[in-house]
Amino acid sequence: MDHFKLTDGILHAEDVPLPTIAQEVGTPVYVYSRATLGRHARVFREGLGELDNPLILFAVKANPNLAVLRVLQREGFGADVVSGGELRRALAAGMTPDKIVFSGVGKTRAELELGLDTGIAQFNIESREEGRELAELAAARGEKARCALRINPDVDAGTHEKISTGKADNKFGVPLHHAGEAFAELGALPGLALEGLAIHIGSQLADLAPLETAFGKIGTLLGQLREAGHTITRVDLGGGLGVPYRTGESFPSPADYGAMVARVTRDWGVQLVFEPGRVIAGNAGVLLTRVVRVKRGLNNPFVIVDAAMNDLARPALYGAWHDFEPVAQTEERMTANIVGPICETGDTFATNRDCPALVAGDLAVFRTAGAYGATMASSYNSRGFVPEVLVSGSDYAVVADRIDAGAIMDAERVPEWLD
Ligand SMILES: Cc1ncc(COP(=O)(O)O)c(C=O)c1O
Ligand SMILES: N[C@@H](CCCC[NH3+])C(=O)O
Repeated sequence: MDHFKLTDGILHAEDVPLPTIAQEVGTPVYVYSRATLGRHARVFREGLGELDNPLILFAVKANPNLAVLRVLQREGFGADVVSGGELRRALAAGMTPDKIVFSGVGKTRAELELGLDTGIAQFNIESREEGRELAELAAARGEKARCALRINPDVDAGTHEKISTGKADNKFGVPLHHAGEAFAELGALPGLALEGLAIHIGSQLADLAPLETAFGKIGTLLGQLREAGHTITRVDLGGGLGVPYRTGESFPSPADYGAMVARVTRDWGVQLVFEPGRVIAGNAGVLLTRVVRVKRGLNNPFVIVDAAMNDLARPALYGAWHDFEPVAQTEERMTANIVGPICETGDTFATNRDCPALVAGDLAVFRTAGAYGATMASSYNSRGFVPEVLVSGSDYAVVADRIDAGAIMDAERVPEWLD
């Protein structure tokens, strides 16, 4: 359920007509709905209603905009971060260290230090090597770093291969077969309080079965580790729940997910941690764009929009589908290739797409752009970064300014010795 709806034939974000935003802020622009974010946060929490005191952390990578993070902080969410930058953003948005978990295979020494300085709830350690380094840094301060060991369960999540993270050949976590040894070694280090397990097998999962298989493996490991004398108080089940990108697609709901988790983890006796990203933010945002021109092709016409692969990378990176819809309702239809202005054929949002007929100057949206949209933007072709807007009822605010190519150039230097 999202709050981007037609009213009198015009697409609105909550109560704000999108043409108003296009006119006042310009296009392309990301538009987020506060009501949708809040609703998704509540639906996710309610889905976990059978669990005792779950810790729910938003995966900041999905949408690190400070205003978005603040909305979720107000909903009681903490943060799953994967870099020093994300950690700083979570703190800036008011998330408290007791609700911050730091994941990622390549945390640098400086990032580990930042996590220790901040006193975060948990480091999700992804290798023995990382665990040793963290232990040394914490011990030098006379501290014990609270951490969980991320396990790679070798389960195929059945999603796009670039966003699968739980197969044996993926770089994430410690192989399940090494978990016992790793726990024995790291658990004995004075700098670590290793009391948790973590898992995350991939993103945009359409099916709960792989998650259930992976959680089952974690449950077995939990029993084995306890038998070996380890104390485990927390299990972080990661994120991964998929969302519909196409009208009519159906995905497991947070309630289905919560029921499965409650069933599988019934006897675990731990606090469960969750790191949802896409399911919270995906359908809470659109990328609003204007048609620059419609170019006749030998086959399909090309609808050239002012957004490009640098603004929304998912179609170019993963061949991902985003529904494309005009802002003003129209009955006439066309079959078109929808492309951006960038000098690559990969800058194609859709081919052979049956869509409403559009002409130069029309406004349209790419839907489901609230997660892994603005956050994955680049300045390729010196296009700068598009602004972001948060709508709340009939109000809206620009929550990230446009950063144009000139502002990016200000950060560059041509050394004198080149002349
Ligand atoms: C460790 C970790 N946690 C959480 C997430 C969030 O995943 P999603 O947006 O699919 O919920 C990701 C991304 O896949 C991740 O790598
Ligand atoms: N960037 C990916 C998701 C990556 C998930 C991160 N672990 C996407 O747009 O679908």
